[in-house]
Amino acid sequence: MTEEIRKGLVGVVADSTAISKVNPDTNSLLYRGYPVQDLASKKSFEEVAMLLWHGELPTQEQLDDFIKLERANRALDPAVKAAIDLLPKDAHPMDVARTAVSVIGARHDDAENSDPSVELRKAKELFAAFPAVVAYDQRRRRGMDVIEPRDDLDYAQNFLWMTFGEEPAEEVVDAFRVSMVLYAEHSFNASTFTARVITSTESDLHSAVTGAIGALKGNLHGGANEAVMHTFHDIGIDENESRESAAERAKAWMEAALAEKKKIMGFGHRVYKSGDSRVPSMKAALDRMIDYYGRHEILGLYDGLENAMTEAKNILPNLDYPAGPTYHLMGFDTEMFTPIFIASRITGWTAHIIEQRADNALIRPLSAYNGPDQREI
Ligand SMILES: CC(=O)SCCNC(=O)CCNC(=O)[C@H](O)C(C)(C)COP(=O)(O)OP(=O)(O)OC[C@H]1O[C@@H](n2cnc3c(N)ncnc32)[C@H](O)[C@@H]1OP(=O)(O)O
Ligand SMILES: O=C([O-])CC(=O)C(=O)O
Repeated sequence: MTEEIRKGLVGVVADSTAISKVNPDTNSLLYRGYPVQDLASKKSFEEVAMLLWHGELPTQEQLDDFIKLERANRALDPAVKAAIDLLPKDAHPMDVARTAVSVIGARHDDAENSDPSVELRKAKELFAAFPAVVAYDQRRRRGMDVIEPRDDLDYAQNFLWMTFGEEPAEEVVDAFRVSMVLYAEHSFNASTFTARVITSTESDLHSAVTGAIGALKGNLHGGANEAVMHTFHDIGIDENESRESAAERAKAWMEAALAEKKKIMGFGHRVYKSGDSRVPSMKAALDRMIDYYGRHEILGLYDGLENAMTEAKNILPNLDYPAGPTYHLMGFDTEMFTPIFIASRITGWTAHIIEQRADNALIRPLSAYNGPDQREI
């Protein structure tokens, strides 16, 4: 029998899902039927999280209940803080995040209970608890202490408050909220598939999320938002430079990188070949941040790279491309960008964990053996 190998599972339909639909023909993305750009312009991240978990947008009463639960679970558990403090200050924030979720799971009263209502509660509690991990990690890297959450602030406001210790401007909160909505869910991407594989063995929710974090860390997936910023730094950021001059330098950088056959982070996508559905909304948010901070040289770098890539290869930006410089302008350390992605994707991952468990089959593909024939010792 000849076995067909689909390297990288390209084009393989592994299962069905009711959570999101990625349509590369129309460059569109639906969460439970709603276009993502409409959700990004009209809904809070809390509402989108509820939509992903429950399949419908919440009623006001359901939203109020969730907001109450979320605000009650925001503080950094001292045991989680102690575990983080055991790690070197310069440990990669994705390793810190992965460790923190593992500790949160091991300390959960209902860690081994996978009843759907318990899973949902665990998902919501983790959603609520995770921003404090990111905020504290950025602060400890800078030699600063924890800032306690404030329950008069919504999720996005409080995330920024706990990180920077200042009440964020409305424009910044809105751009951050948009990024959270856009990053929340994307069908069977590598990290979500990892979460589903782990769940398929009847393992627990926190193990599945911990594994998903490992998959997200790589440059070909979530790690690209950090890598995009390394590119910008490699080209050089000069606040006093004109947009035109920055664009010229970026173009030259791209031409040289492509001549060396480098992979350029933030461009290309396994599913979208003619544009990522989320880029227009995220680019608009980046443009607002560029205007807000008066940093038009960033736009020069952005356009210079994008134009040179389109001209040379017609490979288009993915969501990580506009998200990276947006987080930079907000003041996040470059290494914190992918943990921010986790905070958002916890929603999609946990929705998939619950969906996988509801109709489970162990995920176990075959391999074609190409080692030596049987031989004697
Ligand atoms: C939120 C997210 O996770 S979005 C993805 C984030 N990842 C990145 O931005 C990393 C950079 N991009 C890439 O590495 C790829 O585009 C991927 C991994 C995202 C998708 O890869 P695949 O679907 O496997 O496409 P594949 O790697 O086969 O690329 C097809 C061709 O385009 C080229 N290509 C694709 N992306 C890029 C890129 N970013 N830079 C340069 N060339 C590229 C490949 O080299 C390949 O060329 P070839 O046919 O001459 O060998
Ligand atoms: O779908 C993918 O392969 C990667 C991606 O864009 C995401 O996870 O948001």
